[in-house]
Amino acid sequence: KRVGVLISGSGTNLQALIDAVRDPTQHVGAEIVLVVSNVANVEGLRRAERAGIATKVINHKNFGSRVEFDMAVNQELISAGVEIVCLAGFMRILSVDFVEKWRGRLINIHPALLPLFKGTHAQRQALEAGVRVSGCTVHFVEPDIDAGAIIVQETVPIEIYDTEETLIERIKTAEHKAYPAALKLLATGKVRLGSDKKIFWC
Ligand SMILES: Nc1nc2ccc(CNc3ccc(C(=O)NCCCC(=O)O)cc3)cc2c(=O)[nH]1
Ligand SMILES: N[C@@H]1O[C@H](COP(=O)(O)O)[C@@H](O)[C@H]1O
Repeated sequence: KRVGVLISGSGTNLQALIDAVRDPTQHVGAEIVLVVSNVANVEGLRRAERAGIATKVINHKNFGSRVEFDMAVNQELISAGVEIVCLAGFMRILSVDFVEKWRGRLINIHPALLPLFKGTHAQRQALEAGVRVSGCTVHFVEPDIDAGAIIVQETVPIEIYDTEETLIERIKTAEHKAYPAALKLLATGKVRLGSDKKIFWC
């Protein structure tokens, strides 16, 4: 399967996906053919270039509306023959139009055990809530933020000395295992999004 990855920053999840799809022993069944960032000069773009993957910067500030930006992103994905889209630290909320076009082929990784701690700064939310276990979630993307059907979750213990930074780092280690695992399940047809928006294990 041809995969497109949308980023906005450092791209450590992108790197994990690049490394996994290129490891023949992991049989992910996917190749990353395009990386799109809405922000120029981010580390994620350099990671893609180093890996010989095509990159595009589409600045959302150049568009009159959210939908117009999304349709420009959509056009690039279509032109590259992308079949599955992975959001990896992509920080723009996608319009219903885009989500509907890619429904069932659009996934995201969230740094908490959804449905807990939706939205931004999920790691900080977990620390403030005083939970002793958090983690990460790979889910199908729905118009409602962080509410899509869950594909893979991984738990991460919260240590009493944790700061937001140490927790972010520990959760990222889990993300880098969970995301490739979820992409493999989708790319190899082991999991689908049912018409009832629920997960469907084949
Ligand atoms: N429709 C849909 N689109 C998404 C886009 C990105 C992410 C990644 N997680 C995200 C979750 C929250 C945000 C957010 O609230 N950002 C500040 C507002 C930025 C803006 O104005 O766009 C961004 C990404 C998830 C979703 C999702 O679940 N559904
Ligand atoms: N989607 C969230 O945004 C961050 C992206 O990090 P990176 O992949 O750009 O390093 C990660 O924490 C991920 O959970």
